Amino acid sequence: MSHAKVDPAAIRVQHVFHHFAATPVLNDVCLEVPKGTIMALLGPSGCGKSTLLKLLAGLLHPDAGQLFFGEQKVVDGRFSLPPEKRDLGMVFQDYALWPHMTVAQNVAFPLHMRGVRVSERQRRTLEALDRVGLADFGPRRPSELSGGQQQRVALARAIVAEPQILLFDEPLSNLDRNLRESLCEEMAVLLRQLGTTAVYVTHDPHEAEALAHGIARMEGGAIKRIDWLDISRVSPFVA
Ligand SMILES: Nc1ncnc2c1ncn2[C@@H]1O[C@H](COP(=O)(O)OP(=O)(O)OP(=O)(O)O)[C@@H](O)[C@H]1O
Repeated sequence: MSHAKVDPAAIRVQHVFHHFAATPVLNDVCLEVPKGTIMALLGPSGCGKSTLLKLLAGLLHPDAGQLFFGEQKVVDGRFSLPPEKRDLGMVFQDYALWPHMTVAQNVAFPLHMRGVRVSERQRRTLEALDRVGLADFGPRRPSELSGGQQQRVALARAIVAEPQILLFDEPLSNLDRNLRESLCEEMAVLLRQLGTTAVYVTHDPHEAEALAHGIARMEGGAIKRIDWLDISRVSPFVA
């Protein structure tokens, strides 16, 4: 009889609580995201989606609960793995590009932080820009780009170092509807090609359905239900 080794989930959130002042915001949140899958956090404004994402990113520390990435302990009691050691890429609603840097410098920054040498940095930066359709835009400044192009740059910066986990906080909500739909489709294709585990915050059910393998439905600081979409959409990279 064979005993196949079952990999731990890429992200495991266990009994997480958080409050701001006297207001509880996360209330006993548990969530498992299998390796290579995209999990949407879907719910109304104020339900705690961004707070949960910030806890994953290490920008907030929970009052209680544990967090693991694979077998690595990330949060437990007072222990907190610093954000830069979590091997994450993030894409925010407002792009968060550095205006004084060129597009290429923005994208190369995570590689710079990891001490990747110049020639390798240039090669990988160009590859990431190419993946988002902006291979010729390296020398420009972010202010010379449209909103959709700026968000592609943010996406290139998030994937350039090939992190284990990608976090998205309503990345399309500043774009107009047509652009939102086309970029959503492109991101779905790209994320499947990369096979990276991702958590994607949105309040738009269409976006969640277009992109995600699983939808965690949040309400009042808790995950009420997880719906798995067509399993054939799960990336072939799942172990
Ligand atoms: N820094 C903060 N200080 C105090 N309260 C906060 C803080 N950040 C968030 N909150 C509150 O915590 C609750 C959850 O906020 P959160 O940003 O996680 O919600 P959300 O589901 O992401 O909402 P949205 O879709 O509007 O971004 C809200 O009631 C919000 O007002």
